[in-house]
Amino acid sequence: MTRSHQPGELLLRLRGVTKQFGAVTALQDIELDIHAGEVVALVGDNGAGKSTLVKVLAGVHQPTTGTIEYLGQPATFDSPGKALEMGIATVFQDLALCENLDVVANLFLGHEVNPWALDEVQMEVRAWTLLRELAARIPSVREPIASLSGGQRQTVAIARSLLLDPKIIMLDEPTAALGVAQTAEVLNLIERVRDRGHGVILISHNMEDVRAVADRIVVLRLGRNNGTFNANISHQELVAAITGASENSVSRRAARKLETADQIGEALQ
Ligand SMILES: Nc1ncnc2c1ncn2[C@@H]1O[C@H](COP(=O)(O)OP(=O)(O)OP(=O)(O)O)[C@@H](O)[C@H]1O
Repeated sequence: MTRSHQPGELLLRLRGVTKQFGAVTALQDIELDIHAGEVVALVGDNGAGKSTLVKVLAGVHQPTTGTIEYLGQPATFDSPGKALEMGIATVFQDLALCENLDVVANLFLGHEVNPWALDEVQMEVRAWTLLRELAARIPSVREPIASLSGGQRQTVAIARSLLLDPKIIMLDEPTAALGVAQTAEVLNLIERVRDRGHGVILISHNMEDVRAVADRIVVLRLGRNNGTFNANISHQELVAAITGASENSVSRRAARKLETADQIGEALQ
């Protein structure tokens, strides 16, 4: 698969995007830019509007007002099929994999190489090639999903969305249910996806993961933009942007931890 966009090329631009559900304003005046070859993390507390924003981009919800520009043109994603067709893929948290089918079958589910004459060999070769390119640790493409680990399942779901060669891939909490080693594997995979030139939108509650892989961190709070940061932001500053306060119990606890770590460091010197 070839890289179709230069790193840094603007893929998506949102301006003044608002989404109302009756009296509830889930998103207000949102600005968001996504470039080729970057990971943008979308963070915020529960109810901040992350899922709503992802659903707007995935064609599930239509914005109430505001503009979306995609590849330099005004765009509307009026259905999930349309968003996918235009090159915006979403890996939702449930992954939507079929437990009893093997990796190849899951990769091609819904987009078989040739729906009239399924070419198993061709699909298997393509599956291996893609997984090898992603350096994915899948024991065999003939393994049923049920026997794979959480990290491997996430890998299969991400690989599946890459088969359509999207410009942008949105990952909803890809490490939520994973252990340390599996999380590291998925974060490596995210970096490889970025290095292939895709724009990656990462929704995560895990600040360590976010700071480890994101090129930019976009904070939403109560449905609005509350700052865009680079990965050098401290944990404390990020918590402050998310909670909307520089002084709160979370940031105080983080500060105490840092102080204790400093004291231990000094004592050891
Ligand atoms: N279909 C809907 N109808 C009415 N209100 C909705 C709907 N979807 C979301 N909301 C409201 O919009 C606001 C933003 O919700 P959203 O799910 O986007 O937040 P979130 O940041 O994804 O939170 P979480 O981390 O808990 O998933 C919330 O107040 C929520 O109740």
